[in-house]
Amino acid sequence: MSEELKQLRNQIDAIDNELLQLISKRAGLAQQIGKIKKSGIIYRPEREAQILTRMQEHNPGPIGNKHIKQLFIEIMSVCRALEKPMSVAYLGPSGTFSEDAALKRFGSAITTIACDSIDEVFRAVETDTANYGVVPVENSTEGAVGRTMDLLLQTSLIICGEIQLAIHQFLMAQQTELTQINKIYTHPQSFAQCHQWLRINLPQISDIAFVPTASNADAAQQASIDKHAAAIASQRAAELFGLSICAENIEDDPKNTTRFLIIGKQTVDISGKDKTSLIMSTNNRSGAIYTLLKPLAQHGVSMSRLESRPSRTGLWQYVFFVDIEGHQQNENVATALAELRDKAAFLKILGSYPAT
Ligand SMILES: O=C(O)C(=O)C[C@]1(C(=O)O)C=C[C@@H](O)C=C1
Repeated sequence: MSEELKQLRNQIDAIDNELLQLISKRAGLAQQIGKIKKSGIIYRPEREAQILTRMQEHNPGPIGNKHIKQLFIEIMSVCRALEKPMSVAYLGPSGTFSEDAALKRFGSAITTIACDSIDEVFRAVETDTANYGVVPVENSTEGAVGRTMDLLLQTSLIICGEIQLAIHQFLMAQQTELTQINKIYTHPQSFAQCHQWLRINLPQISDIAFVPTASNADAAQQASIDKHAAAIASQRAAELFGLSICAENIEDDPKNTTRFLIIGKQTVDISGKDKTSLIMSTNNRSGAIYTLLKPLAQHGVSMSRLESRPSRTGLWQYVFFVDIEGHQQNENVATALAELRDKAAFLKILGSYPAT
């Protein structure tokens, strides 16, 4: 070993020793905080968002902000777990993008609970089987997830956060020779997202059988027991089912993103960069939707999303899902919401939470 390498490694060893002391000290402080939290609610999304923003703003480099964020999410995840273990329900099975989203936000020191349906995720949180739930709400190419929106209308749960996950699709199999593939297991939505790539890169496409599956993870699981088959799924699913990656990022739209919501029972304090989600409806008079949007405009509240959905209580009756910038505790948002409450036939505030 060269003298230079030895010296550099000695410096890394010294820094690791310091880091270990500092991380342990941080964990001890979190434990103390855990003891004084009388409510028993450990997870504080607004505080975590503030820490992550600060770390990225003060990041001296050379590590990129994406990785600094990941490192601190993991540190907070273990600190949180020391205060109190936490469970998160998601749309399973293991290896789905929903699980990726849960781990991306909460880090790895959580217990994940795989559910068979979005309904079951809501139920798990409502019945305290899980502390929080992660559900998909919209995809940049496929649009809104109707079932999540319908359940938000009925539930007493609160939105505590949002997670944006870039959806990267991988082609995986037991072997990496593309010409050997005669069957591809895939969720129909993933198939639609990779259609162009498959047509260009698989000359034998007309001889390939495409087998629809219930989830991406299911596709990977099936391919793991079928020698000449491949699957379209996430990188994590390939790792989980021991498959080799034949091609990466095969989605036709590289910006393809899914937005997930975190649902729970707690209200979230102001983080400084927040969003509030509402559901409202109006009677069917002309200009009625304008009446609803006017208080927002008058008080300088920006709207980031407006989506309509049948109310299921009457034919051609709609409810509107609205996301606005700001927290319910911000003065202009509070005033606009008070006025809205007077004007709307129905208004439900789903929660204020840190915007990502
Ligand atoms: O500040 C707190 O309330 C903590 O419990 C500490 C901590 C952290 O590790 O920084 C951990 C969990 C919370 O979600 C927020 C932050």
